[in-house]
Amino acid sequence: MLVLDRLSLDYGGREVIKDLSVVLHSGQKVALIGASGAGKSTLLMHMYRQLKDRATLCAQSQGLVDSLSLYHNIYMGALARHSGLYNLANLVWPFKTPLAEVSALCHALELDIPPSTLVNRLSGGQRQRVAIGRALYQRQPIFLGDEPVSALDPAMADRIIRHILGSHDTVVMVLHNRHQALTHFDRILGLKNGQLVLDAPASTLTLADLDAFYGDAMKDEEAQC
Ligand SMILES: Nc1ncnc2c1ncn2[C@@H]1O[C@H](COP(=O)(O)OP(=O)(O)OP(=O)(O)O)[C@@H](O)[C@H]1O
Repeated sequence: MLVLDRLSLDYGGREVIKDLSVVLHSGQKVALIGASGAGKSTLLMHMYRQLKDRATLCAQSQGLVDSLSLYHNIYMGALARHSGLYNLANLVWPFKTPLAEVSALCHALELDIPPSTLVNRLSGGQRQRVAIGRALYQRQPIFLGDEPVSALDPAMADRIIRHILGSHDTVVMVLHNRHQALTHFDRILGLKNGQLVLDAPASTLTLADLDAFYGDAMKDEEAQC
């Protein structure tokens, strides 16, 4: 599905992904872990650029429009499926079908609040689920998520991750929560200072392995400061 061969990425000449090779296969559910600044978002954005036609991206920045409702923010995921005229009319007076679809999506994401609620009235966790809803409503086979459930309580995060995994053929998700990575994903990639230092089936790893991975990564990070 995606082959990265000795990939290097930089910002203004500063290399943040270094000589990274990885093959991602269709159908895989991949957790991408690593200390803050390791290069996870940079790598995920690169994957998105390569897979754009088939992938949806749920970025950390969310990009919600505060002056619009929950309904309209989620509906944005469908903009490319409809004509400009349809989208404009729906902005003014929501159509029945998308309203029902978005309501069902909200229910699945435990956003049981009126679809007309402005997103600037929502909590951090609710906003994250609106961003996830918009990504889901794109109905792409590949979901790329950058810490999409970081603001949710652990039990809800588990349910939402399950929903995302169940709605997509292939998932790559940046996570800091080791338990979530081990429980829900079948492959774990670990980045350290822009290099891929861990690539293993989740079934072969333990919480202690991931603790050790993060411990080493933190030590390296502190040494660089
Ligand atoms: N737009 C940018 N311009 C310059 N440097 C950047 C930019 N975005 C990220 N970086 C730098 O690139 C490195 C990797 O950043 P990146 O956001 O990919 O890390 P990350 O692993 O996703 O971190 P976090 O877990 O904190 O989100 C960091 O040192 C960061 O400061």
